Amino acid sequence: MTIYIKEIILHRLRMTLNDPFSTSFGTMQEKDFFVIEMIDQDGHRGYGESVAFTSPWYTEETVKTVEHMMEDFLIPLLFEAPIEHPNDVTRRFSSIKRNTMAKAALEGAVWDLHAKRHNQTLAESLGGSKKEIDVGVSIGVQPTVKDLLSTIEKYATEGYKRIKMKIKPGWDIDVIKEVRRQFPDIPLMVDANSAYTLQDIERLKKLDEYNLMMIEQPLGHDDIMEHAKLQQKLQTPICLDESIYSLNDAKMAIELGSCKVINVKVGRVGGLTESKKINDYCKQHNIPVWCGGMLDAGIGRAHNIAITTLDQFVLPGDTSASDRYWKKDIIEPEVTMDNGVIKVPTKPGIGYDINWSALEEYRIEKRIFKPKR
Ligand SMILES: O=C(O)CCC(=O)c1ccccc1C(=O)O
Ligand SMILES: [Mg+2]
Repeated sequence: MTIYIKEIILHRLRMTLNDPFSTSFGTMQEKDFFVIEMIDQDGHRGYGESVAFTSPWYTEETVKTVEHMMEDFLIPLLFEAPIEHPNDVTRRFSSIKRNTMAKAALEGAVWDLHAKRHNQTLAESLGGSKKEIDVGVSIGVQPTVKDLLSTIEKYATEGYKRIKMKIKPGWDIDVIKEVRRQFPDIPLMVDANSAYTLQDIERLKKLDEYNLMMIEQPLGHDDIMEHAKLQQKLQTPICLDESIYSLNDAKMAIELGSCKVINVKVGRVGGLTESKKINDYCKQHNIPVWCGGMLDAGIGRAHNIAITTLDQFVLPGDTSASDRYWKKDIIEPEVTMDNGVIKVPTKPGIGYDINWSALEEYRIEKRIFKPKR
C-alpha cells in the first residue's frame, strides 16, 4: 500500500507546562515544538510531533535546527519518491547525518499514515501486543526537600508505578536519604542528565545504599566508555539515555558493559523504526528497556504509548498522563492513567483525535509544503 505524500503541514505550537521542570542542565516551563500533519493520496492524515527544545541543553538539536532540517532536507527527500513502507524512511534519510529528532518527527507521521491506511492501531503496525502499559513519573529538581517529598506523595498516591527523581551535585545523597526515610519501599530511580564525572566515583558509589532501580545517565552525554568503568564499580544498574542515538550505540554500550538498562526515546534515536530495532536487539541480549519522555504533548505521547507496547519495554516509563504536564492537551480524549496503567487506544493510527480548538489556541505559526509539480 504505497504512500504518496501530497501535503505536509507544520504547525508550530507553544504550550506552557503546569509546573516548571528542572534538571541538572536547566529549567523549562515553555514547550515550543512542531506538530507534523501529513496528508496522503486518499486524504488520510498522519501526525507526528517534534521533541527538540528551544535550547540545545539535552542534545544538540533545537526547534530551529529541526525546522531547518525538515524544510531544507527531509521534506524534499520525502517528496522525492513514494513510500512503500515506513521502514524505508530511515534509509531515505540516511544521507543526512544525525538530526534524529527532526527525522523522527516526520517518520512518526508516516507511521501514523501507514497504520491508518491499514486500519490498524499504531501499536499493531509496530508489532506491539500490550493492551495497557505500566507507567511511572519523572520529577524535576524541586525548590526544597519538603516540596520533593510532597510531590512524590502526590504521584505515588495517584498510582504511578515508579518514581524517577532528577539529581545533580548538591541535590543527591542527602535528598535521596530523606526520600528513602519517608518512602522505604517505593520503586525509585534517579536521573543525573550527565551531571557527574568519574572523579565523583566515591559519591556515586554511595547511591548503592538506597535500593535504586537504576541511575540514569550519570556521566558525559556522549560517553560510552567511562560509563562502563563506572558500572564495574556500582551495584546499581546504569541506564543510558543521552548516550544512545541509534541501534549501533546500543550495541556498543551493551557490548562494553556501559549499562544494564536503556531508556529509548523515539526522537533521540531517529524514530519508531530504530526504536523497534533497539527493542529487538535488547530482547536478544536480555537488556530491559523503557520509554523516556520529552515533556511531550498528546501526539508525541500517543507515539510513546504505541512503542511501549513492544515486548522488551518491560519497565514502567516516563509516559505519564496528559494532566501531569498540561491544563489542556492537544488530543481527544486526553491520556489518562488509572492504577499506574494507561490503556492503549483502539482506534486506527495514533488512536486519538486532534483537539483542533486547543491546537489552534497554542499555534504560533503554520506552514504548508507540497511536492513540486
Ligand atoms: O516526563 C517526561 O516527559 C520525561 C521527563 C524527563 O525526565 C526529561 C525531560 C526533559 C529532558 C530530558 C529528560 C530526561 O529523561 O532526561
Ligand atoms: Mg534522562
